[in-house]
Amino acid sequence: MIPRDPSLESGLAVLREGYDFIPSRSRRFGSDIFAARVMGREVTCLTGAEAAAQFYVPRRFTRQGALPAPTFSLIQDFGSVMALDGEDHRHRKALLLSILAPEALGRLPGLTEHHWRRAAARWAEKGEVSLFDASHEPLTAAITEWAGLALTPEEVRQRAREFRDMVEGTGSIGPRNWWGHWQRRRTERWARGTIEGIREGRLGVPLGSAAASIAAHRDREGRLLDVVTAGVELINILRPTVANARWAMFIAMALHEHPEWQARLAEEEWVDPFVQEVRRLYPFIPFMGGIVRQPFRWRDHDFREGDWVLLDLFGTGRDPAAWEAPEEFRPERWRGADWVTRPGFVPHGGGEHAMTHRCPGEWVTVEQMKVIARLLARDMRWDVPPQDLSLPPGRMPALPRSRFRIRVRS
Ligand code: HEM
Repeated sequence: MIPRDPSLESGLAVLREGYDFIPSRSRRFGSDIFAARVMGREVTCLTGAEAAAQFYVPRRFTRQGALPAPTFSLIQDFGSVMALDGEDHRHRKALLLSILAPEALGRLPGLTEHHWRRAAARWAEKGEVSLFDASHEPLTAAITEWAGLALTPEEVRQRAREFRDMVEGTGSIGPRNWWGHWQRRRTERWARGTIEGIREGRLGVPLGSAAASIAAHRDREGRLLDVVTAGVELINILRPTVANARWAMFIAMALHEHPEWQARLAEEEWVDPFVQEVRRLYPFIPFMGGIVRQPFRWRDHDFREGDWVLLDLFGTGRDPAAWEAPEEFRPERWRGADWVTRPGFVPHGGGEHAMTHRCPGEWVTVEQMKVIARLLARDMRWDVPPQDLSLPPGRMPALPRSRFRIRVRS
């Protein structure tokens, strides 16, 4: 028998404790698996590298019904790759991986640097900005240009706001979530219009660009994706890239909290280890849900078809069985290590990208983080005025109370 959270209903505890919900109970029960009741549903909670390996066995879980609908529709949405299973998933995922694979990124790092530098010059004029809020604009400019879309500066600002509000709405109930949905409707109209414009030849996009590939993609029966679905997949490339604003903020926070790394990042060999350690230790997606499709047994527990499971992504990065001194910020641990296959490293999901629901945008994130780490450590002069940098555990996705304000000097 696995341990059970004694509360009759833990939904509110999930919202209140957020990132700590699974890790704190797992420590208390001395177990990497326990049962709870959340929103009136039985759920099995898992944490740690061994649990993650089980969760990411290909085809074992579906994402359909695995997250509350108001969250799912802001993360990926119905009709998207995340809602697919089996061969349909593999086929759609191949499209995304062909667009987002490391060798396909091409100009994206250069565009990220270009738009970040231009934005940083504006931040210097303002004096003090929330790095979290301010980063959304250059990231939107970079990804839309890379995807083949020509947006005016006003459109970039508008899309940046919408993408930010959608991501901020994911982990909450109430006004933040409703606002995210309101914004989503505007973005969807725009994305549908974009796909139609490309298909009708009104909107010129470079051949082979992400927007062109999505507009032309055909399903396994050879049919063009319907306009709504193609629009959803376009948004699903743009919005999560803009969400890298959160990683940008955490890079700056890590430099602020571990200032010795500012100088060490002058050496290129440390840039990759540094960003991997930021991804391991700073909180982004707290957990991921799955519904069992293929029954299995683990830790003497039967996972039956239809069972709901939550895997602790955040806590798995701090699993003491998988990481030495897990709470310490030690980029050194990444020297010579392969982040793609490192057990227990699941900030973007786990397993083989093509075979599981692991994030196809992981290389986009890593490459953009490296660009931003170099700029923040080597080229920009900035400091951190006094502010409340604490991270309320129930705020998902995580955000310091002050939204991380910096003063840019040049
Ligand atoms: C901002 C940082 C990001 C984080 C923290 C993140 C995290 C994740 C996570 C945890 C998953 C789900 C894994 C699972 O279901 O088990 C996921 C899936 C996904 N991500 Fe990301 N991601 C990020 C950036 C990106 C980027 C830049 C893109 C695209 C350019 C992207 C596109 C997707 C897509 C399409 C899926 C669904 C894949 C599938 O169902 O097969 N993400 N991401």
